[in-house]
Formats: sequence, C-alpha cells, structure tokens
Amino acid sequence: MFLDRIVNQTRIDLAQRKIDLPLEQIKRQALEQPSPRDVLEAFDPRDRVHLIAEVKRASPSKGLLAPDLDPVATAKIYEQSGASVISVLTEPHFFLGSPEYLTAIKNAVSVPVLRKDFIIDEYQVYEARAWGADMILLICAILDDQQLRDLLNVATSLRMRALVEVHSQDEAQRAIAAGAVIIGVNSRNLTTFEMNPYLIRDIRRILPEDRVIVAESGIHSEADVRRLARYDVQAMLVGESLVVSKNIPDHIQMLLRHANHTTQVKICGLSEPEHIDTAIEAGADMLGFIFHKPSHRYIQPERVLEVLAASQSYTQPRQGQVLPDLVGVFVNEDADTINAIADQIGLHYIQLHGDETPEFCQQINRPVIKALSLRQLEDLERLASYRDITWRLLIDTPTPDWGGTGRTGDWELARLAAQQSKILLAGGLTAENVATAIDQVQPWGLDVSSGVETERRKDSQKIAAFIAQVRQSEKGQQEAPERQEESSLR
Ligand SMILES: O=P(O)(O)OC[C@@H](O)[C@@H](O)c1c[nH]c2ccccc12
Repeated sequence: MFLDRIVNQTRIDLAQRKIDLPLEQIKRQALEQPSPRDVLEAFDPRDRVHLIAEVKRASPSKGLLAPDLDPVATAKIYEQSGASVISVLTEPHFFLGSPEYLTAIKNAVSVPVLRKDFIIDEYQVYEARAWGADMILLICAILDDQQLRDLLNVATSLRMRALVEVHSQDEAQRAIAAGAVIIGVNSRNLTTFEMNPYLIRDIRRILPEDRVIVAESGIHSEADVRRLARYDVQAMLVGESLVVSKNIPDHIQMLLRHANHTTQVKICGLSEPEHIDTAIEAGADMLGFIFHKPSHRYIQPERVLEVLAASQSYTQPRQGQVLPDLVGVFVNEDADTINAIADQIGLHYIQLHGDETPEFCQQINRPVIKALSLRQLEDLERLASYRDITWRLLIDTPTPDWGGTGRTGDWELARLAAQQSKILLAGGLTAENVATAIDQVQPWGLDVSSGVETERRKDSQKIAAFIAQVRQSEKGQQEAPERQEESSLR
C-alpha cells in the first residue's frame, strides 16, 4: 500500500540523515533561524477563503505533473497572484520534492512556507525549521495520538504552526482533541487515492468555529471553489491544477474570485426529477424541499429520496460535476421531527421559515438558515440575535403567510443586512430582476421558487434562465473596478 511504502521509505532516509547530521546539530540549526512568519495572520480575515498554493512536480497518483517546473519562479508567481501561504513538497521519491526547493522558496517570497512531507519523527520538525519552514504538515493517518501531540508540541516550541490533516470523522476528532488549530480536510484518501469532494461538507460540521479549516486536494474548477464558500473554510490547498495551468495568475484569480465573490443559488420547492436535473446541470448550489404541509409545494420526506433517485444528474453526475447541497424547509415544526427528517434523507441544511426563536434554532442538528423579513430599520437588530447562532440568514418579503409569494421586498433594507451578515435574498426574484437584485443588495446567495414557475409548477426553462442570468451578472460585476480586490491586495 502506498502510504506504508512511503512511510517505510521515509524511515530509511531519515535513519541516514540522522547519521549524517545528528539531532543535536539539526536542533541547533533550527534554533539559529530567524523567527518563523506568522501563519495565523496569513488566514485573516477569517471570513475569506485564502489560498495555500503548492509547489508539486509529481505525485504518486498522477505521476509527473510539471517536468519543467521552476520551483522558485512558480512560488513567486503564486505570491504575486495572491497566495497566502506556499506549500512545498520536500519528499524526494514519490513527489520529486527537495529541501533545497523549500529553502530557496523561503528566501524568495515573504509569505509563510509549509513543509509538505510525511512527518513521523521530531527530527523532521527541527529539520523543517532549519530549512526555513514556518509550518509543517502532520497527517493523522500515519500518527497515533501520542505522536501527534508530541510533534505538535515540538512545532509549537519552535513557534511553527502545523496543518493537521484528516480524512475521516474519527481523525477529525483526534485532531481536535490534540488541540490542532489548523485542520486540513483532505478529499483524497492517501491509501487508495480515491477522491471524495463531499467529505469536507460532512466533516466541517464537527469542527469548532475557532479553528482554521483548510480544504485540500482536487480543486480545479469554478464549481469546486464555489462550494467552499458554503463550507466556511479559511483556506484551500491547491497543487495539481496550479502546476499544470498555462496561466497561473489567471487560474489563481479565478479560484479566489469564485471562492469569495460568487452568488450562491438555491432553487426551492422542487418535487420532480426533471427539475432537479435541470437545476443540477445549470449549476444550482442548493436544492430546497418544502416540508410545510399547507404549502402547494409540500413534498413528503420519503418522496424526496425517490425524486433524487430518479434524477439522472443526481445519481450519475458528469465527470467534474459538483452536486448541490440539500436544504429542508420547515415552518414552526418541532425540533425532533426536523432532526429526524434531516437524518432520514441526509439533508445538509435546515431552513426555518416560521417564528422559530434563536434558542429553537440551536436544537437543530444541522446548520440553520433562518428566514426573516424586514419591514423597517429596527428589524435589522432582530437579525443580530440570530446571526451568530445560525449558518445563514434568509431575507424574505414580509407577508401574512410564509414566503414564496412572488413579491419583492425592500432591497435597501436587504442591502444593509447583507453588509452585516451573509444573507440569502428571497422574494419575487426572477431571471428578469435578479441582475438588479444582485447589484443593489450584493447578497451572499439567492433563493428562488415562484420566479422559476409557470402556473404554480416548476419550469425547467426558467430555472436554467435564472441561473444563467446570475452567472452572467457576476461576470459583469467582476469587470467593475471595485470588485478587483484580489489582484490589488498585494
Ligand atoms: O494537487 P492537488 O489535488 O491540488 O492536492 C494538493 C494537496 O492537497 C496534496 O498534494 C496533498 C494533501 N495532503 C497531502 C499529503 C502528502 C502529500 C500530498 C498531499
């Protein structure tokens, strides 16, 4: 198995290096280094997705990626294009990395540098520091609890930070228990090389809010990064798609832009496979199902599983297709019922559209979208009481019943709300008015139901047109100078 092989090889190499340069000497070299760069600062502000860009010539899963890669020149381009940290593979046999790359890159850039290797011994931590690293990788899969703690302690004693990598709920718990501050969720299984891009969605829920979360591996496309905006990660670790890119600055700009400035689209009130197919193909980010019986859009929980199973795009996604997250919408339902339905059909988010209190929201075992309506300026204060305990707020048009009425609300108030919180804008949105809504409100996301219906039934053409319109208007926005933050940041 690959992981065993690489760890064995690492042990053999390490034994030789310890003979060539005893621990005491490498320790001394580590301590003689100037202080490491501040890694945590590189992830500020925490509500943005930052880039850890990796210098990676080859990988055991893909072979030679970039035969002519110039490590230092590449790292400089990464930095100039907006990377917050540079990751450098130092493993020589499988990744064709080298300690020399690390030291040369450290001297050429001013952002923190991560030593990417299979670290199993404190010797390697001192080595990393002696070579100039500000940060090391610790892989849970190859360390027991005691080793993990010990290596974290050595890193801390050298004022370095560790990226603690996990690939399961169990490893995530171990990382948390060991006190890991920066936790990476690797989508790639290092034993089988299998990719699971949805792992981050499940693991994110159990990671404490005060940690820095890094999404690792397999990040290529706009859709790959747009989903990261839903999982509230602080960074993405990208190697392959950067080193093979013909235009690294453009690729980095794309990644940062789509992780930080896209508008999420939720298509709500679905009940037929055909519309689910259309929504997925058009690139919807979330699919909403209404579990409020009086609504004409009501769907039985069991039925959701059936319509998803009948959707070709959902069950057999195209290569590279990112599937949307599932949202269940409830109105004044009891918490046990909601939680049971969430588990039964594997919902990712719960939207509460009634009079639920902040306390009630906390009884829900999924991230909560709380719908609120704004009538006047004072209502903004009400948002504040929900903001910190919910995942997102949804601003809907004030109506006597519970949403989905097709009327637009006060977009000026919504704009103020969007400045304070990540909001989803709802109420009367259509392909015709959505560009104006985005322009005026600048919401984190949009929620649409009646605007993509004809005679109270979902309309595939309208769904596709709506999403196309959102993506189109984003392109327009990005050309405006005030949206060009990424490139002017450094
Ligand atoms: O090249 P990718 O798919 O963008 O992945 C980068 C990085 O996540 C990957 O190189 C990596 C993640 N964890 C590791 C552990 C060891 C070696 C390499 C890795």
